[in-house]
Amino acid sequence: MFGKLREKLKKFTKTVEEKIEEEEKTLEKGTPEEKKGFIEKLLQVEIKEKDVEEALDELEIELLEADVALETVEALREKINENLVGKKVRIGTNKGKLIEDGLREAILEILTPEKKIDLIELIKSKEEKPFVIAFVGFNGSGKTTTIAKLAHWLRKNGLGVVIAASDTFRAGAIEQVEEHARRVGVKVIKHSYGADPAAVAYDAIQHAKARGLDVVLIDTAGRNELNRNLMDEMKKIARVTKPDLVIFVGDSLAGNSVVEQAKQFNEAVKIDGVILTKLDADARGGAALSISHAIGAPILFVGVGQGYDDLRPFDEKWFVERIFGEG
Ligand SMILES: Nc1nc2c(ncn2[C@@H]2O[C@H](COP(=O)(O)OP(=O)(O)OP(=O)(O)O)[C@@H](O)[C@H]2O)c(=O)[nH]1
Repeated sequence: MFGKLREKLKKFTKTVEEKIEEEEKTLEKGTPEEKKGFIEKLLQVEIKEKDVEEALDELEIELLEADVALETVEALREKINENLVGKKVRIGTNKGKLIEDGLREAILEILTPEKKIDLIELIKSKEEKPFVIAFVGFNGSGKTTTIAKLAHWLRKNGLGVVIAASDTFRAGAIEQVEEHARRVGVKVIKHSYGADPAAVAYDAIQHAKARGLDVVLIDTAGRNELNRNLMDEMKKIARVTKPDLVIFVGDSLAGNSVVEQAKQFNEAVKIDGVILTKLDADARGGAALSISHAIGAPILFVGVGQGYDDLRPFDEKWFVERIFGEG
């Protein structure tokens, strides 16, 4: 996971470390007066803008190559700069660690959303059941699998769930969601192909009300911004069902384009949270690093495999550990 990103950040650490070592050497070569001042300064050097600038330029290009979105790269650059420039480094201390800490902190800041969502608490705090979640995204992003994983997770947390088979567009979609739901022991409300997806969702909500179920998960057809009709249909589903949350499901392997997709969906229907799938196969990590910053909605979960238990509530610290850890 994130091997490429790890490599690039390590390279940055090394370059800045070398620059600081160069500064140390200049001090050691200084005149007796300079050396005296140097000892008085407790044998320390200050990290200067010029020490990090070149390495930041390089990192900027490499992050873009790792599919981190441009605005995220710029924000990261600013934060890394703030975290490192002006820092005093005592000679003999572990410079690599100090630089890495500055990087970690910058990434953590970028990843930490303004508003966090505790899904279970949010569901339980809704006075009138059910809590409605609509899932939107491109074709093949892993939406249906993710809905089944989330249904499984919600049930493990003691909540009653029903799924609305609102992808009445793609051949085989209804059978696919039924099969997943059967395996995780959740009922599906369906109509036939070509039926109004908003009507299916509406029926699922009525079903949940009648049975006292806590959550309705609405599976919608995969679409993109060029499918005008499907985008309008998605807005209709949102209008009719008034979901408590709209979750964008994106394939992390799609890199920067998944960030662009999320922006377009966010314009059409406001996205409240993100689930990124296939993180287990993602060497670049760019989408995960950028998406929350780009649309201002938190990553709620990440998919880390094909099994129903392979869904992790997202935690920024866990992500940073994955980047800086050894694999
Ligand atoms: N490795 C891995 N594979 C995943 C993950 N999530 C989903 N997949 C796989 O991605 C493929 C597509 O998933 P689907 O759930 O069918 O995609 P979808 O978005 O419902 O497709 P549409 O109905 O066309 O929108 C399947 O083979 C899933 O097993 C994940 O977290 N890790």
